[in-house]
Amino acid sequence: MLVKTKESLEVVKKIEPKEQKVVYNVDQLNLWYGDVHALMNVTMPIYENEVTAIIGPSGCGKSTFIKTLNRMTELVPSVKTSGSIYYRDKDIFHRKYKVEELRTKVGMVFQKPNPFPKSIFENVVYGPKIHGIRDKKTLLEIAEKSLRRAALWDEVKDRLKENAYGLSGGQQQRLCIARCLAIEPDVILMDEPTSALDPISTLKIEELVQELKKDYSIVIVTHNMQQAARISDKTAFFLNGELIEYDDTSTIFSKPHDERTEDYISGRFG
Ligand SMILES: Nc1ncnc2c1ncn2[C@@H]1O[C@H](COP(=O)(O)OP(=O)(O)OP(=O)(O)O)[C@@H](O)[C@H]1O
Repeated sequence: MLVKTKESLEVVKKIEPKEQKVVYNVDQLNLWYGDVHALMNVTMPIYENEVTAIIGPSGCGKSTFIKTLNRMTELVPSVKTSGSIYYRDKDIFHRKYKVEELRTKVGMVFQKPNPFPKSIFENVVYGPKIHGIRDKKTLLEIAEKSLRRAALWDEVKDRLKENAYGLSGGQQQRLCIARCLAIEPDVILMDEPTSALDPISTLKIEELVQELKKDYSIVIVTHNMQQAARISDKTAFFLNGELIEYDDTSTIFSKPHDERTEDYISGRFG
C-alpha cells in the first residue's frame, strides 16, 4: 500500500473498510525551512487507537512531520507549508482554526525528558492549572489518575512534593507522559521518546505505549526499527522528505513494496 497521492489515499480507504476512524488526514503536505524542502507531498492517514511509527534515516523529515501535526513547526520563522492536514475533519491550517485548541487535544513528548524544575505533583497538574482548575482535591485526583496511567504512581506516590529532577531519566519520561495525559489529550505525539533511556526504561515506555493506545492515538518517531516493529500498527517510511511507503507494520517489515524501504529496514543504509 503505497501512499503518495490523493488517488492512492482513496485506495487505502477502499481496501480498509474496517470501522477504523481517521484522526488525521494529511494531504499533499509540503514544508520548507527557507529554501530547504523538508517535506514533499506527504499524504497519509493516522488512525484512531493505533500506534503509527515514523521511521527513516537522520534528516529525512521525521521530526518535522510530527511537529507539523500540532503546528509546532510554525514557531520557526522561515517555515512555509502547502497542502492540508485535517484533524478530526477540521483543517488545522485554516486561518480561523485555533492552534491553542489543537494543542490541548494533541500532546507531545520529546526525545529528552523535560520536566519543569518543580515538584512531581506540580509537573503533572501544570496543564490543568493553566486551564483554570484550582480545587486541590480535583488536582490531586487528576495527578493520581495521570500518574497511574503513566505507570508511575506506585514509584512516586510517597514523594509527590519532591523535585522532579530527583527522578531517574526513565521516570522523568513517564512523568512527562503523565503531564501530557493530565490535559486529557486525544492524540499523543512522541519524538524519539526512548532514545535517551536505558533498555529497561525503554521497555517500560514501550509497554506503556501499548497500554495507552487503547484510549489514545499515538504517533511515534523512532530511529529504532525493532521498536517500530514491536509496538506500532502502521509504519511510515520517510526518505529525503518524501513518504516512500506507508502500510501495516507487519507488511513494511516482512514484504515492503519499495526497494528503498527494504534496503533501509535490512540495514543497508541509514
Ligand atoms: N529549524 C530548522 N531550520 C532549518 N532547517 C531545518 C530546521 N529543522 C530541520 N531542518 C532541516 O529539515 C530537514 C529534516 O529535518 P528533521 O529534523 O525533520 O529530520 P529527522 O528525520 O527528524 O532527523 P533526525 O533523525 O536526525 O532527528 C533536514 O534537512 C534539517 O536540516
